Amino acid sequence: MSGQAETSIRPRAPHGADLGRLRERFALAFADGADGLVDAAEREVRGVTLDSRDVRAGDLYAALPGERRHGAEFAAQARERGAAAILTDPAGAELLREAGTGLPVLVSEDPRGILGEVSAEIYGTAGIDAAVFGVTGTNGKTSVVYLLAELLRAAGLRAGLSSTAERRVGDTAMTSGLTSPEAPELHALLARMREERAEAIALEVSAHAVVRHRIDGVRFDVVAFNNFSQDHLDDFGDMESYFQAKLALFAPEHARRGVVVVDSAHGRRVARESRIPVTTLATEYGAEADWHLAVTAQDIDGVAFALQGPGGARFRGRVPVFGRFMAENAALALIMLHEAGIGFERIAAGLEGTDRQGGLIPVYIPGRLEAINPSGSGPRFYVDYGHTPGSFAAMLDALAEVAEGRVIFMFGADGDRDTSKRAEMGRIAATGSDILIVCDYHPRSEDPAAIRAQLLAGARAAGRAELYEEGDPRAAVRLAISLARPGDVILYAGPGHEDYQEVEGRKLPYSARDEVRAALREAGLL
Ligand SMILES: CC(=O)N[C@H]1[C@@H](OP(=O)(O)OP(=O)(O)OC[C@H]2O[C@@H](n3ccc(=O)[nH]c3=O)[C@H](O)[C@@H]2O)O[C@H](CO)[C@@H](O)[C@@H]1O[C@H](C)C(=O)N[C@@H](C)C(=O)N[C@H](CCC(=O)O)C(=O)O
Ligand SMILES: Nc1ncnc2c1ncn2[C@@H]1O[C@H](COP(=O)(O)OP(=O)(O)OP(=O)(O)O)[C@@H](O)[C@H]1O
Repeated sequence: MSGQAETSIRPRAPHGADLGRLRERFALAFADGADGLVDAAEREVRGVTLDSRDVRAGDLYAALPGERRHGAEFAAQARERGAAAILTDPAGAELLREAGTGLPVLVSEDPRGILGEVSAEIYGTAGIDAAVFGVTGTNGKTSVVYLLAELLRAAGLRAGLSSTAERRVGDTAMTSGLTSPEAPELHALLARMREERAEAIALEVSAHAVVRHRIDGVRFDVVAFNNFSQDHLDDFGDMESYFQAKLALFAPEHARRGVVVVDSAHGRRVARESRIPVTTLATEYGAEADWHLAVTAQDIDGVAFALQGPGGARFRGRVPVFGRFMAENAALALIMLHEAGIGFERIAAGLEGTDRQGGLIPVYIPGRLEAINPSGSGPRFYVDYGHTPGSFAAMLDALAEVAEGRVIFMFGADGDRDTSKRAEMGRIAATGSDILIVCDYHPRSEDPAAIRAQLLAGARAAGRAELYEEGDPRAAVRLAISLARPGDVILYAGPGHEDYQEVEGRKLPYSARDEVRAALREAGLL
């Protein structure tokens, strides 16, 4: 790879497929001119990507039509980086014919639609010999994936994971670009996990991933749905389309069985309309469900719970992160494992620090309610990735139950993304906090002051919290600390694990966790 930084995890020993085989299996045609290439059908591709910047020698470059550009426009870069062939649609073939790449070009009417299966063929991942778990829902997918990985570790199983925060396989970890990788990246990851002898794999599945064919070619053993609330309306247009995208995961072409939290009407709908067998979880006492969860104790340091299910299945455990919803996330992960035949006794035996509340699940979820100064006498500062009205409500409700002092909440909103959720974010934030600081998040191409004004308008309508506006997040962090008293809790929602701030198309280095650490140090609180 001639000194270029790797942008995705690939298998060490590629599997490969020849173009003749791909042409036959996917009913592809060679574009005009490619038949003339001496070895077109025999040529082997060893990897696949849809991003010209990620091409490695011997790859098939999938040149797909995008919202802004056509991938065929980047064919020259793909070729320069060593692509062995191109897969595209008729429009792409036309662009390539004009430009002339000298590479064999395979044409499909719907290249995105077949890319998952094509990737599975190239990486040999169709029948991967590991239990594959998928998690969908609006909030908490990353948390459930990390809980799954931790519980699998306790059960003595080697696990790989893919989440919004990172992709992890064996000792290799890489920051994620998307919540759910595009199909070529996903299958490369699965192939690498196989090489690392992963026995189980936990994947976060976004609604985008389902409708954009990112998970095609993968058959999940167990999928789970946790909750549903407003997000991504910029992409899906309305809540029903967003819901349908998630519901589509519960189909035999994607998964064998499912676990569904039925606390909400949307959850009950998934349970009713699922096309695969599902088992259900309720957290409300007396609600109709196969599994029931009860929170047995909680404070700012974590939550203890008892889970009961069919056939006398029981589990008592603790999670070192506050909030009832974290108990729910843990319960969901436990039931998924149970459904895959991984018994509770086996998991419990691998947990340390068992007391009468059960075993401690020592999960670390990067940037999710992450306590930057977990002990000490000053105010406690948490950094979180929540960026939906639903996640704000869950966190602030949880804090109302466990915080001893005041709640100081700071957040900003994404530019160029679902603008319709902003007023509601402001309203919920101002309802659930004592002091609210509105700052900038990723303004992207929008005017940051205008985004703040929309958030503040929502906050003012709620009228509870004392309001502050400080665009610069670094200054806002310091403002929050200066306003806090011992016993108060500061919660900074939005950036979570991220290490950049996106402004006008540029990613500027910014880590909320590092910034908070530095500011706490300056204030003598760390
Ligand atoms: C709306 C959406 O999903 N957009 C995705 C889409 O972009 P696009 O169609 O606009 O692509 P484009 O920029 O027009 O480029 C066309 C093609 O040229 C390729 N290209 C482009 C530039 C280049 O130099 N070389 C190159 O090969 C691109 O890979 C693409 O295939 O295809 C790109 C390539 O795969 C994705 O990176 C991009 O995701 C963007 C970054 C994104 O932010 N997506 C979000 C909305 C998303 O998918 N989010 C979900 C949910 C998150 C959650 O719930 O938290 C997720 O799973 O992450
Ligand atoms: N079960 C839950 N219900 C509601 N909110 C939750 C739940 N679990 C976590 N959250 C809140 O949502 C935030 C985001 O959590 P997490 O990153 O796990 O969700 P996600 O679905 O993976 O989101 P994304 O795909 O955007 O990363 C958390 O930091 C927490 O504030």
